[in-house]
Amino acid sequence: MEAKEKHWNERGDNMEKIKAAVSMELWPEQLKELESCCDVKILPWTATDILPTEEEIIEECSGCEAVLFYTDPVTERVIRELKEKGLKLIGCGRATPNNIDTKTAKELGIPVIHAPGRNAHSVAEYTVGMMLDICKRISFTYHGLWSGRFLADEKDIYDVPDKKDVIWRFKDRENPRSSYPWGIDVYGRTVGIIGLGHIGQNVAKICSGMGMKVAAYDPFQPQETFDAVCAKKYEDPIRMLPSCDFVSVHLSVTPETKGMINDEWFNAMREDAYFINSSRAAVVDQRSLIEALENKKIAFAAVDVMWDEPAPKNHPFFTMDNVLLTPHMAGISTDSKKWASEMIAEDLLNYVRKQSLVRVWNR
Ligand SMILES: NC(=O)C1=CN([C@@H]2O[C@H](COP(=O)(O)OP(=O)(O)OC[C@H]3O[C@@H](n4cnc5c(N)ncnc54)[C@H](O)[C@@H]3O)[C@@H](O)[C@H]2O)C=CC1
Ligand SMILES: O=C(O)C(=O)[C@H](O)COP(=O)(O)O
Repeated sequence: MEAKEKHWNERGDNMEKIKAAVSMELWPEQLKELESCCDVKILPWTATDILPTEEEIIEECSGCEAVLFYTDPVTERVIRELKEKGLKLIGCGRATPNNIDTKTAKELGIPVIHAPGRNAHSVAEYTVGMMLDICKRISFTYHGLWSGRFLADEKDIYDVPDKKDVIWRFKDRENPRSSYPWGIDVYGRTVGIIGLGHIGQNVAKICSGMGMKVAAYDPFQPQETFDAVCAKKYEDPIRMLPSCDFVSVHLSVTPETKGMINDEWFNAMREDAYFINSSRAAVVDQRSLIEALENKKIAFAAVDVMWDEPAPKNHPFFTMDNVLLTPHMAGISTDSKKWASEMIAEDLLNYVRKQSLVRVWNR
């Protein structure tokens, strides 16, 4: 039998390298670190859109003690067969390892490490970006210019002596009596955060930094979490809503949160409130939100997630001028993959060094 290659660990012990197969993207720093203590095999479908079959996964990962997946369908059969061939640790470079049969892994005593909050900065920045976009009328005015709805109006050009300092103002064809689609400042306004987890906390921090007041509802977070992000804690969301200029939703989907944001919530919001959902559509009652927007119970909605994806072309949102819609992209950034690479590599190294794993999926 071929002798296993050895490496020196941090304590100076001479350890055997473990075999690890990888289909998630690892950053060069992490790959280098892992290669010092693992015999790393990059799986052929890594960084492609190809989803491997059960047979392909079993064949390629056979004999590996650890496998780091991304979106590969890791079924009961895959886990059972790979366990027979030496699998002891599964990694998934996602926050929620929906593609892994975690029940079977648990039953067989195989820990599944994952990357919670890997895209928390991305979604938080997106969320604040949407708030600023609405307030500063960025997409609205750009779209108006692009489509020809806005016209430069000579009368509104400031009368300055040398004419070099002309400020371009424009008229809205559809609303000619208003000279400019005025926006608002976020400074001094209040954001109400629903769900103060990884993403909600990041949104709170950014908003505090912009001089906003932060209110939050999350019955599962301790007072310290609210204090750490300067958020006023509310026990009852319905009492919080009237104080909010912005309501931003960051809930996970649970039987309790499904359809939780309904008529009662929209009735409690202010007519000038902006509603943002970058979490999951399932936590919002679709009819309630559409009616709230149609009946001007709220001013505006920015939405990244839809009940059916991709959004059907005939969805009412596409004809409403008080909706800003994006195609479920808040969490997509190069950096999200980098954070996942760091988190998963850290735990694989912990495994090799026989130290406690930090991020084990426990649901
Ligand atoms: N649009 C996109 O591209 C992305 C969307 N997401 C979604 O964003 C959401 C939040 O993600 P994370 O912050 O990472 O999750 P998380 O699990 O860290 O936070 C969720 C928070 O919701 C709270 N919560 C649960 N039940 C609640 C209830 N009944 N009432 C009030 N609060 C409750 C939890 O206590 C937790 O603090 C998830 O639904 C996730 O799927 C995440 C990444 C990307
Ligand atoms: O809705 C979501 O949740 C997402 O879009 C996330 O991007 C999923 O994140 P991962 O679980 O793939 O890290």
